[in-house]
Amino acid sequence: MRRSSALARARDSSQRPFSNENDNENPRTKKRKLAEKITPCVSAQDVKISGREALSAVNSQQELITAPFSTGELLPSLSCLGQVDWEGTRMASEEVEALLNMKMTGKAKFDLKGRNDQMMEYIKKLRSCIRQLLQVESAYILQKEQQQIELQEERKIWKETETKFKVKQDELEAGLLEVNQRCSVLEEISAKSEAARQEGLLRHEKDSEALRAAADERVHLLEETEKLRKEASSAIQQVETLQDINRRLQEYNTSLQQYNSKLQSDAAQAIEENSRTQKEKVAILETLGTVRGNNSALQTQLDTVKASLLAETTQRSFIKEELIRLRGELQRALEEKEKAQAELQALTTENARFRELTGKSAAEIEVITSQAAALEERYHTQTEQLRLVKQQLDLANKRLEVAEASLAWQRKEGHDSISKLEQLQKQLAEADQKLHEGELLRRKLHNTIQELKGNIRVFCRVRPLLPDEEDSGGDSAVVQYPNSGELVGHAIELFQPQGQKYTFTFDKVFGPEAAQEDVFIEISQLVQSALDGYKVCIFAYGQTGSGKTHTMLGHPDNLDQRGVIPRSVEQIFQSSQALQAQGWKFTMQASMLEIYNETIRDLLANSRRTSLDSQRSDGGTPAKQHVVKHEPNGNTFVTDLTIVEVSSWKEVSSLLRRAAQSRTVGKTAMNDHSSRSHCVFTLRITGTNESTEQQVHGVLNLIDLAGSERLSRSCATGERLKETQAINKSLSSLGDVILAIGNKENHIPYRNSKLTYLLQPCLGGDSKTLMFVNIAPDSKSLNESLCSLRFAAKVNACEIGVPRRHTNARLPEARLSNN
Ligand SMILES: Nc1ncnc2c1ncn2[C@@H]1O[C@H](COP(=O)(O)OP(=O)(O)OP(=O)(O)O)[C@@H](O)[C@H]1O
Repeated sequence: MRRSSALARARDSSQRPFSNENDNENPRTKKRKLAEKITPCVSAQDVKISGREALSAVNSQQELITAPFSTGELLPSLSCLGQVDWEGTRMASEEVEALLNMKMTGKAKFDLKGRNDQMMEYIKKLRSCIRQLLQVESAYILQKEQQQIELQEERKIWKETETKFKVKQDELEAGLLEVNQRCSVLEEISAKSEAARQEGLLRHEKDSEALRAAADERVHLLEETEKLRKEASSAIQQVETLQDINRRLQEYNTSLQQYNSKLQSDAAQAIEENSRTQKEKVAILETLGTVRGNNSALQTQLDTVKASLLAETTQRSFIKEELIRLRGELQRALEEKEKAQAELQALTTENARFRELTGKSAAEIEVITSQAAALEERYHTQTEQLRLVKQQLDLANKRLEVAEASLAWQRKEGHDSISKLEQLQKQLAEADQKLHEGELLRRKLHNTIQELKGNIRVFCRVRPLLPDEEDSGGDSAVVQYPNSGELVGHAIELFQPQGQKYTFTFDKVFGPEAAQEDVFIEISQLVQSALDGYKVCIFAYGQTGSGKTHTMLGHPDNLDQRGVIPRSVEQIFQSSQALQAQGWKFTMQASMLEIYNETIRDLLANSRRTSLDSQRSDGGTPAKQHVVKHEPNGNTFVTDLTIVEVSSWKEVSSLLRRAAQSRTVGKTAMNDHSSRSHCVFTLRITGTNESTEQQVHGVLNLIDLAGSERLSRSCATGERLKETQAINKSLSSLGDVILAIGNKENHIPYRNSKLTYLLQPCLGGDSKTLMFVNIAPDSKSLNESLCSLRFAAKVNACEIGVPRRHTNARLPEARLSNN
């Protein structure tokens, strides 16, 4: 084993270089390299152990076996054999080569001795060489003999082996025969099985094909099934929705029928009541007119009476004063009379005393007599005056009595007319109240009919002429309102300079005199339904400067000038607080966004820049990308939008201020402070009643759209032009969507603009939607107004479906509140 492995190693190591070396090398170099390789590989011990093997090792080098026996080519073998310790003398192949090629040089031609020596030396070397070769030969012979012995042994072994082989061969042949037979059997079987296999393969292929087809079919079927399942589920959903709608419609229908019959009777009653009320009203108004006439007559009379009473009172006080004066005078006259009587008495006494004394002259007596006569005269005059004064006093007393009697009568008359007036006023208030209730009932019925019809409601609002429009001769006569009949408050007429008239009717038309409160009263019911779990959407549409922002926002801090958003939020908060008594708890979440140049921007984001330009020029971080998402449950939300929980109007007010600072506005040819974006305020309302475990989810969307305007009128350039184009594109998409809904088309192009995609649930869903169409009344805006009104008329005709209440428990049909 060791030997064969050594030889194998030698073979390996000797063969490997050839296989790797360049084939283009000449054979001599190859042989030399081989000799060099063999030399270290085959040890003397190996050769001694088995010369045959050593030779076979040498012979295995094909080159050596087949090479002719030339000196140069022998040398590798010699050097190889030279490793065997023949005599201890070895000659290098170069030396043998040099010896053979050696030339006799260096000696003179006639230096025979020198040349002889040289020759002798050469011969000596040759002899040594020949000796070596002889040694090699004898070694070969020895080896050959040895090999022959080994060969014989080998042959013997081989013979034995051959016999064994023969036996074995026979056995094997017999086995082979058997094997062949078996093989043929097997071949037959194999052929059969091959055929079967082929058949199987074919079948397998067919099966695989069928399997593949089946798999494809299965995938297809699965897809189909999935599709069908989806279709089925959507169909089921649709069916459920339809059933639900149907049921609700049936309920609606029954309730409507009931309601209708009730309404009819109510309406008949209301009509009767109304006509009665109208008659009463007319009568009352007539009475009121008469009463007012009477009243004014009475009032005049009262005034006259009051004046005469005043005159009487003045006269009475004057008479009283006169009486007092006369009484004083009478008193004085009486005193003077008494004094004169006393003087007369004294004079008479003195006269008598004189007469008695007879010492007084007749002249003195004459004087005294005349004095006494004068005194008597005065006394008589004063008595007469006193009588006259007494007469006057009696007269004055009588006049006073008459005046007091007439005053008492007039007072009574006044009281009577006042109580009559009060009665009439009470009747008038009652009639007004009835009229108001009738109007409320009418509005409620109208709302119900509109809800059942599923239409978008449209209110038209015409703003007053602005001061500069009045200055520039703006003519309000282009817009008029019918002032009699059914159309009062519901129609608007536009007159073209050529005299052409266009009449549009809407759910409500507000003229320039309509206050913010009047507008809100009309929509308060709708706003209220957000608290009942409805989705409510109110948006303002109109040309730039027509009053959309005024209507939707107004001036939030001015009580009278507050628009729809502040009033709605306040009403919602008030009503939600009132509902707390019934166990309801509400949470409100507010958000505000604008759509500017087809990009959604968060108006409540803290990091928001106030100007778009700064966003572009400072190279700062771009604002977040907001995307509108519609959830399968019907909810719509905008990604990454700031949502603030609010619990009071004050909080909302500060949010509105924050948003107003962030909103994109600019100056246009038509409005100094124009909104250049669509602004959407959203209030999400969640109400929970812990005792009844009811929940409502309402949404209030209040939208101030950017102004619609024609580029020619807006005179926009640059950034404004881009804005205007974006605004017009989104508004025209809104028109397309409404047209498609109106035409009941299969595909509604909601995705054509961010605005329509955001408004999708309001336009085509189950929400209550109202649109304000704002109109500027000046003659320059006539064409824009006509476009806006035509658009609004289309919207008004658009049926979007029946509004649905979003609750997670069955609520009684009654509203949460009756505001
Ligand atoms: N009903 C109204 N009563 C009094 N003033 C009004 C009324 N409506 C609008 N205005 C005034 O008209 C001007 C333009 O109104 P507003 O800014 O609301 O128009 P807009 O339609 O929102 O314009 P834009 O689309 O350009 O934003 C404002 O000065 C506003 O105060």
